[in-house]
Amino acid sequence: MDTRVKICGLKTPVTVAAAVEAGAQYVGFVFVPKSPRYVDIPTGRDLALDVPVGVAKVALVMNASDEELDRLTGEVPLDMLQLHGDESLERVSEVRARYGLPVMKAIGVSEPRDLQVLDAYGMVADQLLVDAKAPKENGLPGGNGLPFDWRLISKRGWNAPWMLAGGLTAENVVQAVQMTGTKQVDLSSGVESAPGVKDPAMIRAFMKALRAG
Ligand SMILES: O=C(O)c1ccccc1N[C@@H]1O[C@H](COP(=O)(O)O)[C@@H](O)[C@H]1O
Repeated sequence: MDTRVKICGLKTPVTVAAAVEAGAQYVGFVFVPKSPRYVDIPTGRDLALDVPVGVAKVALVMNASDEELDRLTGEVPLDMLQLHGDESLERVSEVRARYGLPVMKAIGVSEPRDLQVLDAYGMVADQLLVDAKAPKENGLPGGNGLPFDWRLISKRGWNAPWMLAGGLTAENVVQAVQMTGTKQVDLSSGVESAPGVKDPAMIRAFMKALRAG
């Protein structure tokens, strides 16, 4: 399968290199302090500087202010901003215009009416990230290793390119791609040995499973 892959929540040079060498097209850095995958701006900058041309460097943020984004985009060389909070349609447009970077908006899906939300954001974002909706008691809207019912989005498309996320692993990714028709996948927990700890062998196994599918 020639599906494009984003490995998110990378924190070390070794795991960034593992993702790049295994063939990921996007690498993601999480600038959300309460995440087990959090990297601060100096660390994110060092990691991003080592990413070869041709691999997109994505910064994941949640409800970030202009002040926070000014500092992030001023210090870290980035190719895309991933908005994973409660950002409104207007905020997505504002961020695109202010920073001149493509914006990917994450939307959680658990029921058919969530697809209308994706329809709306597909009109303003450069990409959509179609993720599982986190359980209410959970502190973070993503990175929970939870898949959603892929039948909900079977044969759906939006005005913007999109990635499938939520609980993807080497074991389920081929079925996920076949059921949803996605051309891009994004994952974090599925290549970790513990929360926030990426495993290079799991990254390679994921890519191998996808390519063999
Ligand atoms: O990874 C995180 O810690 C995170 C924190 C806050 C918002 C989103 C986060 N991760 C994103 O969620 C998807 C799905 O994760 P998983 O594969 O189910 O663990 C991940 O790809 C990130 O883009």
